[in-house]
Amino acid sequence: MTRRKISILGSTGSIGTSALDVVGRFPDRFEVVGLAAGGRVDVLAAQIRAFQPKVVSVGDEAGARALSGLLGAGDPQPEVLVGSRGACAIASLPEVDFVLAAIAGSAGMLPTAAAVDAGKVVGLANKESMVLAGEYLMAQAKRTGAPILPVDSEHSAIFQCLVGHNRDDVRRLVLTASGGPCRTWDADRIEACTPAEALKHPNWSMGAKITVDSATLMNKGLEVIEARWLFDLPPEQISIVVHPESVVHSMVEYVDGSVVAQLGTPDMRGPIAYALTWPGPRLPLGLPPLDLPALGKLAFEEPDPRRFPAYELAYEALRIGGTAPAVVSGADEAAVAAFLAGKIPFPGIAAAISHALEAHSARPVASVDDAIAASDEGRRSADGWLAGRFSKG
Ligand SMILES: NC(=O)C1=CN([C@@H]2O[C@H](COP(=O)(O)OP(=O)(O)OC[C@H]3O[C@@H](n4cnc5c(N)ncnc54)[C@H](OP(=O)(O)O)[C@@H]3O)[C@@H](O)[C@H]2O)C=CC1
Ligand SMILES: CC(=O)[C@@H](O)[C@H](O)COP(=O)(O)O
Ligand SMILES: [Mn+2]
Repeated sequence: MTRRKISILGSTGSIGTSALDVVGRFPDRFEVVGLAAGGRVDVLAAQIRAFQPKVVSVGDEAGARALSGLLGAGDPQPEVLVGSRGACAIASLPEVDFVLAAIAGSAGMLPTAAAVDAGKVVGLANKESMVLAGEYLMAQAKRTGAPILPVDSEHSAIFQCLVGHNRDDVRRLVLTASGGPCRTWDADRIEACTPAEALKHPNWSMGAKITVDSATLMNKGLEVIEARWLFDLPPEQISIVVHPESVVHSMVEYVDGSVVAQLGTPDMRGPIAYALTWPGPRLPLGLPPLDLPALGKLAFEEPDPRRFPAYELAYEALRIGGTAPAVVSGADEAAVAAFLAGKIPFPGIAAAISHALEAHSARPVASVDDAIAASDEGRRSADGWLAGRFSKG
């Protein structure tokens, strides 16, 4: 069997390390050709020793120097590239056929687009690139003929629930949301939510930005936008249900009332492996089986926009269209960073996104540069508003 040649963008993060765990279990199936990381060069050095990629990329020149200091004479010596250009090069290496896009945030936009432009099969974890430029990326993928395969757990679930069904029979997609760590809290308690509390996701172990997004429910808003483009359905046909156990990963409701769901223990190695091996066969991952009797009950609730207003801003951005979702995403990134730095309270995140969206006049997204410019505008708008509202002294 020929091995699938892969590049992993964001190899040192939560998704990247889970992907390498999958790949490491099936060395006869996968060859790691390229790895792109940011600043965690010690983790990258260990990955280089374990997987021997031909090319790697790090965030900056200082990281490249640090990496070279970590790799001894007996270690593999890959070519080392730097910065966004380096990550884009890793995304488009000629011999690579599958690229896992798992850089966090808008930093993933250019490398993800580079993979699509180069006609690679893209496993998409970096939801922000779909939020910034979903319509553009899907059209570009159609042109280059390589699919964008969802890795985000809800979208992977929907992708799996659509297999064998007629697209015209879909009535709506139902995205499940854990509700995050503040799900049961009243408004006063939410107001006082600290970064440490927001970072305690009830079911998933993930990077900081997405974990805070889960706590505000902005993650679900971003996922609605992601689903809108991945599955080409309008926002009216995409809904959210809170499901605290994160066992039902999402559902598709068909016109006859039948609902097809995908279930599993919350472990990203499942969706990652599904994309890596698509169109199959599936890999025997050896993960703990889902034990429904042990769980006993599964719960479902309506989301509450009064306590968690962020996700409705994503719907509003979709209705506005053009650059509005990119502005929302940029504002969210800035506000989450400010919250994690202790500069603003938890509700300031949704308030800043709301301000940025209101202040923005949407334009069409005709290129990746348009999308990045809008995301940067959202970031500046949120930062400016937050500084005026919350800076001390
Ligand atoms: N974690 C999860 O379970 C899920 C994640 N996702 C999505 O996947 C993406 C990754 O999330 P997650 O793995 O949790 O995030 P992490 O914060 O754990 O990892 C982020 C990765 O991106 C790299 N990175 C960050 N900035 C840059 C940059 N400027 N240039 C190059 N590399 C960079 C980091 O490098 P370094 O660490 O070396 O600095 C790291 O490898 C996000 O878009 C998230 O929304 C979607 C569904 C589930
Ligand atoms: C694992 C994954 O896909 C995350 O996006 C997860 O869904 C976040 O949890 P929430 O449901 O709390 O947003
Ligand atoms: Mn998700």
